[in-house]
Amino acid sequence: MSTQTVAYLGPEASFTHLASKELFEHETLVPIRTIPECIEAVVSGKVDIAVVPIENALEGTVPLTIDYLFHEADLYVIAEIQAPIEQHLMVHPLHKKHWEEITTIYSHPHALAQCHKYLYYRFGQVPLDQSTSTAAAAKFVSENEQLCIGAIGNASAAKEYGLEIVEHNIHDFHFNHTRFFVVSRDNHCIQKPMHTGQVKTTVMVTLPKDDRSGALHQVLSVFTWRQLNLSKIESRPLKTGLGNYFFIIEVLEDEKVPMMRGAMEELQALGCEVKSLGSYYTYETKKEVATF
Ligand SMILES: O=C(O)C(=O)C[C@]1(C(=O)O)C=C[C@@H](O)C=C1
Repeated sequence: MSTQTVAYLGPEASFTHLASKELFEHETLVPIRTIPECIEAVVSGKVDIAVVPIENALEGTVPLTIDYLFHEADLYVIAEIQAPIEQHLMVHPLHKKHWEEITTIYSHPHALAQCHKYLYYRFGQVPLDQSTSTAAAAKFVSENEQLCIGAIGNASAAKEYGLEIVEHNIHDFHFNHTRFFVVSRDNHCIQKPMHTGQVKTTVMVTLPKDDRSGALHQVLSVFTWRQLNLSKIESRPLKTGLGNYFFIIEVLEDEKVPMMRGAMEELQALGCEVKSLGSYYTYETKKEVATF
């Protein structure tokens, strides 16, 4: 039986890689440099599936992922992975003794933001430089041993790239989790025994063009009277001018049940544009096994 190819935001030992490994133990995992390239790889058929970060408990939605799924790609979400996130500061072993003199700190923008307070109070004068992922930052530090620089990432990245963790758990709030979407060209949700039992549907809704008052209230009441529980609603720019948005709505129900089908039809009857990303199960990964 041929295994599926799964693209993930790489390189090896990114948080996305750790999440992908848990759900796709026997598949072929392919590291890709950026989120849009991961999504494009699925669209073009280069790979079967991609795993991309969608939301962090401290920083919120990953705009690049949600915007790309709305504006650029016609893909379905076939699973969601939730993973605990622990951020550590790491340096090349050559600089372990004088790590407090680091001249630049590299990481993914979300990771830098998750450690904002730590960085502000501890390294207020040190420039921060954005990388495509935390693992890319760790790799960069390992390839530039002549520079006294640091990276923020997970313990697996420190191990993978031969770095030393000099400060553990530097994220500002204890409850740090990230959700990852597994996206595919086909709308069939992954059903593995270890899912949490929670099914969700993500829909993207654009309000009617006539700018009527109470339009959002009407949209919400479509779900309310059917007792369909929402776990998230968020607006993102339509990119057609100020004040124009689409809404991402997550419903704790399968799109195939009659109440959900009715809700979708009613939204369209109200004049909304509706794009469903499909229904999927949630999978939870264990805490990363610390290697320090
Ligand atoms: O940089 C990584 O390691 C990623 O997998 C990306 C990402 C993100 O985009 O939020 C994933 C989890 C963490 O929240 C920090 C970064």
